[in-house]
Amino acid sequence: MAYADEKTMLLENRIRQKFDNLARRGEKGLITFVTAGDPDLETTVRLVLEMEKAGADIVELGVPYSDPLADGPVIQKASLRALKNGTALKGIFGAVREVRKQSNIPLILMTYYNPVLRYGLAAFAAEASTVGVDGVIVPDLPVEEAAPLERELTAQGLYLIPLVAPTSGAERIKRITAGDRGFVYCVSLTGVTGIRQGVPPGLEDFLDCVRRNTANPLAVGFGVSHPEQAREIAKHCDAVIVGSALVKTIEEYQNSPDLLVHVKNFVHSLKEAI
Ligand SMILES: O=P(O)(O)OC[C@@H](O)[C@@H](O)c1c[nH]c2ccccc12
Repeated sequence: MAYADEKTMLLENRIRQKFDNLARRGEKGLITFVTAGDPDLETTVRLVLEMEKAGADIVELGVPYSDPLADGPVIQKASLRALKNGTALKGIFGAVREVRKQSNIPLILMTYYNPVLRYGLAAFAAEASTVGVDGVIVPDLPVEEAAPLERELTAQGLYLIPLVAPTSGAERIKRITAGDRGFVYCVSLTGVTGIRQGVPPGLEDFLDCVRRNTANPLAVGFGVSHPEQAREIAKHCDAVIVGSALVKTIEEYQNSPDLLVHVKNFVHSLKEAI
């Protein structure tokens, strides 16, 4: 049993407050993902602030990694670009600190487990908390092995966001989403991240199943790429997560003075739609 059954709610956590506010307003949340350090960390800071202005409710920062097994080609390439300019956890913490000087937007780090282990679990949790991170997603850390990291994160007031997939099954979903988790990351399909069209078959049933097994808000990611499609999916959950489609825009305009404008327009169109 990795996750604690009984856990005090992280009432001061920005993610929790954000979902409470969205629910009160009857609004759907938009979570945007960018790879930290793509094309560079200064731009990452500006992108986060611009996305917030355009309507993003929560931002997920990807820690670039050489072997990103849950990621499709778009985010793999972004990771390579970020690694090439030396992006690592230390610098990313610095970027978060910069964002926090100007913004209270909830921030999540998406990182594979290896960089966290190398940093040290306690040091990672303490530094993340100090600079103003609110939650962490670790796609290659199974619940069964998550207790040591989760203990450190919880002690610092951070969530370890659980991932559930259509293949998870009701019993497992119930177990890994028990207690206050901030939200549950519902992976829309079996596969890797990437730009996709339409709504995956069976998504509604899957989300109904998750809903029956947890009281936490549900956010859906993997393949959410277009405003219309985001609207359809948002009908069945509390928030949508958009990564690759945004990262692709950044790739296209990385050398253009209009990068921020293009990102702003895209994020705005997504938030308007949901
Ligand atoms: O890129 P997509 O298909 O829009 O999916 C979301 C996503 O990018 C982000 O949440 C993410 C990027 N890499 C991940 C690895 C695992 C889980 C989630 C992620």
